[in-house]
Amino acid sequence: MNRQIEKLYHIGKKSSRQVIGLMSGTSLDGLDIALCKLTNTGFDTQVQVQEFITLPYTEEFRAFIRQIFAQRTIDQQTLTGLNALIGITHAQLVLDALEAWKIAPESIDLIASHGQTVYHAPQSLTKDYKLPNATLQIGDADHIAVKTGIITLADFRQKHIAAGGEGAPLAAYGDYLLFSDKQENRFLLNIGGISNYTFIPSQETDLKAFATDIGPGNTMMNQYMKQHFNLEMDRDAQYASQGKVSELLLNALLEEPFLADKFPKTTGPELFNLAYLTSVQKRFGCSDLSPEDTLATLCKFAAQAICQAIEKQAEGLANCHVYISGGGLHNPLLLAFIKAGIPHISVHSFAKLGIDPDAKEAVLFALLANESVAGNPANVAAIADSPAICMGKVSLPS
Ligand SMILES: Nc1ncnc2c1ncn2[C@@H]1O[C@H](COP(=O)(O)OP(=O)(O)OP(=O)(O)O)[C@@H](O)[C@H]1O
Ligand SMILES: CC(=O)N[C@H]1[C@@H]2OC[C@@H](O2)[C@@H](O)[C@@H]1O[C@H](C)C(=O)O
Repeated sequence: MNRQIEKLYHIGKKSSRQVIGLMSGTSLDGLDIALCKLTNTGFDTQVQVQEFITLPYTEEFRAFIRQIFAQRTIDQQTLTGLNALIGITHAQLVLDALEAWKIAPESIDLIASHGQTVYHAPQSLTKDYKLPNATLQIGDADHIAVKTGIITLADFRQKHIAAGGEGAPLAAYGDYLLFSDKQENRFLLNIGGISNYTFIPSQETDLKAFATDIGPGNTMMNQYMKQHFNLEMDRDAQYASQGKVSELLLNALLEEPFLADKFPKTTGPELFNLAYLTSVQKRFGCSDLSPEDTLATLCKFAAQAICQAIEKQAEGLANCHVYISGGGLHNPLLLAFIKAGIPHISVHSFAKLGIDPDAKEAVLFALLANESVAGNPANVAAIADSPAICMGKVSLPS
């Protein structure tokens, strides 16, 4: 037997595995690296996040990705080259993190690499029914496996699509296995570039768990900051806090039909971007707002879309709790808008559930890899509108 296959077989039979989860999201801020000890599988899974770090991208690397990110027309040579470059860069960042933690690569069982989403194209978003649901994450995992010497699982979203899904959100799988609760109706809200939640009903209802994207998280605010101030984000809402929300622009932005579509659904910066803002501003005659007022409105827009999506599902349910992860948790104005928008629902940091809110998505991909090598797809059969499958392709180091 190929020694790497034999190794994988033994990893699958272990009672606990050391798995590095990698997430590079739509914000393009850097690579989230979570080293997790995963014991058991399915509902018996226990996760211990042993180390976590976000290693920032260089400005040059970010600019490179932006050349193709969420763009319909791109240079194929850049796309092809970046597939390799992102793989090589992610591998180096993993090695850097391991060195900083003083951990030998040999002690790691698996890497679970999300890759970099460059285009998300479910039919519901493209409305082009000649092409099937599709999504593209790049950063070739063969580079990661060869450079680190660690067996790497990657490209998780393709199987979801092949089995009838839209390729996102995938958070439901890990959320459901790790955070189901007897009494609480839980909304596990992640505010990254795009906001999404997993709804996990209490065991007292006969509702089903599901995950859905909601709308813009930070993406429009970030893009606006880049365009107007050449900054990556409105850190601590310093600009937005000085502005005043324009109700005219806010209500116009909220008219986007995607926001009223039924759950579950998926979206991306392909829809929620500055072109959308500009077109709405032109149509409703509100192009003359100050940057601060525009940012305050974009912040309220993200919050309002989140609150509406939670309200819609929480209707008629008692004991609802929202647990927030993702970078948006660090935006005080966004958090204040969310809390004010759903005053009757308890809002907490994800830290209350024992996981660093910034590490959560990387941890969830580590869990997906754990399920793929050792779990049972039947464990997740109860999640609504999501295929019961294990995900990820395997790259062997040799
Ligand atoms: N102190 C802060 N103040 C305001 N915003 C912040 C702060 N810290 C982080 N953010 C926001 O959070 C973003 C990063 O969030 P995160 O890392 O969760 O996104 P992501 O994983 O790239 O996205 P996604 O989950 O959509 O793929 C930043 O780009 C910024 O917009
Ligand atoms: C296509 C893609 O990369 N989608 C990401 C993105 O970031 C948030 C939202 O948009 C969600 O759909 C997804 O990530 C999370 C981890 C998910 O699949 O659950």
